Amino acid sequence: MLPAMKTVEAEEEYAEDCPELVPIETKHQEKEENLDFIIKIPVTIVTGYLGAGKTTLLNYILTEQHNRKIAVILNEFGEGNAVEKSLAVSQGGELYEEWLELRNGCLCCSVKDNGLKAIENLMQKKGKFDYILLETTGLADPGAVASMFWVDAELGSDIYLDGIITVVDSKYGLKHLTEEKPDGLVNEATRQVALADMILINKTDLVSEEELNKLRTTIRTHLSNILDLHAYDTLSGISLQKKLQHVSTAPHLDQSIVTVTFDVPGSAEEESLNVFIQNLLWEKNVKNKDGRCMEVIRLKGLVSIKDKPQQMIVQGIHELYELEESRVNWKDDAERACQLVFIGKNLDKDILQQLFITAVAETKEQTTAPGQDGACPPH
Ligand SMILES: Nc1nc2c(ncn2[C@@H]2O[C@H](COP(=O)(O)OP(=O)(O)OP(=O)(O)O)[C@@H](O)[C@H]2O)c(=O)[nH]1
Ligand SMILES: [Zn+2]
Repeated sequence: MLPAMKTVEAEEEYAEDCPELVPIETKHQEKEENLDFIIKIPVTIVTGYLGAGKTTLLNYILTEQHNRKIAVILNEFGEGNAVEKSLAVSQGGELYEEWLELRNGCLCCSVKDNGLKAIENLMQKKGKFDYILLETTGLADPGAVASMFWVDAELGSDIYLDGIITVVDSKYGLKHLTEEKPDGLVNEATRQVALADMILINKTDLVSEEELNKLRTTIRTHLSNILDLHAYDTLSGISLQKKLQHVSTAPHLDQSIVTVTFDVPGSAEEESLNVFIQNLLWEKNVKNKDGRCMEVIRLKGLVSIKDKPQQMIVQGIHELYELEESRVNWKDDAERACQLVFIGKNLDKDILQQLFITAVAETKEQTTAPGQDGACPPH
């Protein structure tokens, strides 16, 4: 899936530099040293809407057999998000993780100034990698992220963009691709698909063949103009430049989508936690201070459930959610806590946190907490 190509340029230079009459072992060593300086390191951008399955793909790549030293760079959304970090850790393999610290919470807005620096720092700290996988946030405009590599090519950086993989969720992909944005802006999901070198349609187990075909057709027809550019796809820089001309990059994210995180000490009753989540994702009856219904697009959490030794992981995407055991046990009761991340519209941290504490941490009975009255229309 990820081509192991060195650049042609690097191969040629190497051929010239390579000494001829030396013992095999030394030659091998020198080869490695030389390559260290010459070979450019490929970067694959893994993008896709919130919850599409980017991290799952990265974990899959990392746990498959490979003889490569792969670095994974994840970009952080919102301030100091410990939950996102702990949820993204891979289970095995030679994994080096680096988080891009983002001043304004958005990779596409701040990557130009510090993205490459973060990667270069990472390489200085950990030595060279054979491959870099960069997962964008679900709301990133991959065009802006990609163009940083193309600009940098002129500056002689030792990394280059190998390609953009866009992961599309079979269940919600169509909804994301057809979502209308104000001022006729192109939505994030469409941008991500438009700039893809490879599109991975994921979660096919959740839909029928018919739904899947509909999604495929939408992707094809919707974007045929842009995808046709692949006809000239010989050097990634050129085709990318062309693609970027067609899909101008968005300077800013949709401001109506916000991230809320909180950390509540203690353990939750499993049933109460389910009720809390279901009110939010299924009943959709939780309102913010302005009386608007909260709309959760993505939910992630690391929670403690009473009487369960393992740390539990919550994963939610629109109205689908699951609660699963992680492989990590709580060390002692003192550290038990529930950390949650919500990404969506009309979210209010105080109300969500209070609701969580009321519903989960303190009482078993269902009470009507603030912000939770009357039904909200479906969204
Ligand atoms: N049914 C099903 N679920 C999947 C599949 N792939 C991933 N998931 C689930 O989808 C959820 C989200 O997956 P992630 O890999 O975290 O998605 P992501 O794109 O990295 O999410 P963000 O970084 O939050 O945007 C998890 O609960 C996964 O287990 C699949 O093929 N089928
Ligand atoms: Zn992810």
